[in-house]
Amino acid sequence: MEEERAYLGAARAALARMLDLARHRVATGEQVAGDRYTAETLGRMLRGHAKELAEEPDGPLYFGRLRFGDGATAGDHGGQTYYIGRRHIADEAGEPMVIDWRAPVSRTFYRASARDPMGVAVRRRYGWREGILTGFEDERLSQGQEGTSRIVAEEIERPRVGPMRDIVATIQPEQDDLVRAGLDGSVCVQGAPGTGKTAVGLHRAAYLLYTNRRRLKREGVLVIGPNPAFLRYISAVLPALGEVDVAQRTLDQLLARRPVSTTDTDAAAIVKHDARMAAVLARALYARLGEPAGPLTVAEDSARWRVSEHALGRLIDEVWQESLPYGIGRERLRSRVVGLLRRQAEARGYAPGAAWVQRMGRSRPVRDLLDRVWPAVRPQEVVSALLRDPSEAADGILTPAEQEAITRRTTRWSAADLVLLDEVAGLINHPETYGHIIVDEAQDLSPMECRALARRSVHGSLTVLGDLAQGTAPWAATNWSQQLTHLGKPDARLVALTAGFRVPGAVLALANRLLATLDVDVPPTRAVRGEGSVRVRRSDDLPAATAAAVREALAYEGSVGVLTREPFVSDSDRVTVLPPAMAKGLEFDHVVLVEPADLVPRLLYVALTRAVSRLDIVHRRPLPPAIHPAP
Ligand SMILES: Nc1ncnc2c1ncn2[C@@H]1O[C@H](COP(=O)(O)OP(=O)(O)OP(=O)(O)O)[C@@H](O)[C@H]1O
Repeated sequence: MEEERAYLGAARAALARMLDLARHRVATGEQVAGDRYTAETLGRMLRGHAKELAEEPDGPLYFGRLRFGDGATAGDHGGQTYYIGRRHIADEAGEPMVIDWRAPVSRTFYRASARDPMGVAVRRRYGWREGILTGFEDERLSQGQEGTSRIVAEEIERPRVGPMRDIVATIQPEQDDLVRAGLDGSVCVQGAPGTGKTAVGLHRAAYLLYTNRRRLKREGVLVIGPNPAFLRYISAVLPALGEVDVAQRTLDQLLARRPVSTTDTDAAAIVKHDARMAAVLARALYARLGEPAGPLTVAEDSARWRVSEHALGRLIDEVWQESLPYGIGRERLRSRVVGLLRRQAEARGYAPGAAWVQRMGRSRPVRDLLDRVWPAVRPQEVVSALLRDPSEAADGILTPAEQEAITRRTTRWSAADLVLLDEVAGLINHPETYGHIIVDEAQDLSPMECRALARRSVHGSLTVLGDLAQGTAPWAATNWSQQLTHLGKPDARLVALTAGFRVPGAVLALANRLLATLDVDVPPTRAVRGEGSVRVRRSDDLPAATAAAVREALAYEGSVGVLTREPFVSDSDRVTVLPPAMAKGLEFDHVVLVEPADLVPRLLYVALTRAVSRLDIVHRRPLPPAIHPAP
């Protein structure tokens, strides 16, 4: 232990020195660089580096150590010792003191086992409490020794307070496989509640940024979560891993090109989110194309250039066949028309240059022609016109009742309208794309929402995270292959996670019984945590029973989530009150679930599986049969 304390002291000193150096570079770097652009870029880069280093918590600098043996399987690592931590730390000579958990050799830390030691003689795990090293555990893998780790178990059982934490110290082999999947392929993780989908997605973002830093700095990484509360909950994980440059948004935020000031009826929202709307919108947009009203004539000085109506018709057809975005098609048509004019000019002995081409393109007759046959258009014009009278674009695609459902009498936009606007914007021009998008709770995305993400990842890859059993939107996916097709990645690798790190055995037994009634094809979860407890209380006075349950819950350590549709107030900052539908993706040590009979089975499944240690069910009406506690 003495030796370990000395190493820790040296690593702390090395990190402090790295931080000083980075700060010094921030202070002086701008003066040493040549031109202003280089200076600015360098300054930004150095500030980023200093910030990353400074965000390193005072706490654990490393969580594990690998000591390789001398055998052939150790390869280049024979006889070496490596400390594995959240970030790379080097000594004054540049020799690594702590290796980043994402480096290739760190993979061995997560994957080696007694059955396949991968050259490792001893794997050591460190225990920390409040930044202080408390001890370590060794597994002599090469001697076939591999135990259930007390340190890992304690980490998993630790009470939950505040936002989500990283799991770098305890990533499991099947999770590691997903975290380290290459950037070029897309993956889809079907994971039961608490199996670590969100954790895997966030660690994967950090891993991809590490292995493809330059490319992803340029192309961007985006995390999509179901609601702002969820984004707040996960917001600290990537910065804790040293990654501060990842956009984290809800889909509504991503698509917010107009303020939302009205809501749809359920019937309207269902139609607007249906995949058929893509065809309706494309038809509505392209219905704007017109026929030429005659030949095109452009006069300049004494010359007159002319393109016949027939030739114009042929050009329009040709451009149309190229299937370009609408806005690009318009410009392509302009340049083709001018190209014809130019060839005529050349044939008559003129030598038209770039200025001539530009003048012709902007000339009145060419503009008039384009406005007639391929008019410029904004998404809101197309969607407004469609919603005023859907018949022309929707006949044969939507039923009369569906058309009636989306016909609107106001000029305000709903959340679903934003998805439609985005679809049209995507038909008109290429949207900004990302190198990698991680999308959580993906089972709840509608086909039209999936398309919005597909457009933004045409050149990139996706990590799709979700659980078909937790789908509660009216359009929730019932199978992944269809959802992945809507997301533009039908070939994504589908992997199921089934080891549950959140929900304790007693709660899981209840949840798995409910799962059997949900009519979805997903494997049940097995609990990695302890038993936990489930308590059911019936009362005619729900508010009083809820208050009593919360009072008792506060006697324990950790967070309390009250999942209820009724108003409830608590003055403790450990208590969060929210409707069950908003609890997706969140977790609380103690959950007080009020009146489960109010919830549809899938939402009930979501609500039950938020509990980390204890679940209190408070009810007045009879319990849904599937969750009667076992006799
Ligand atoms: N390998 C691990 N070691 C320790 N804790 C873990 C591990 N994997 C997951 N966890 C913890 O389990 C809890 C659930 O993880 P997470 O929220 O990622 O699950 P999820 O599959 O997204 O759940 P849900 O479907 O309910 O949203 C989190 O507290 C997470 O930190």
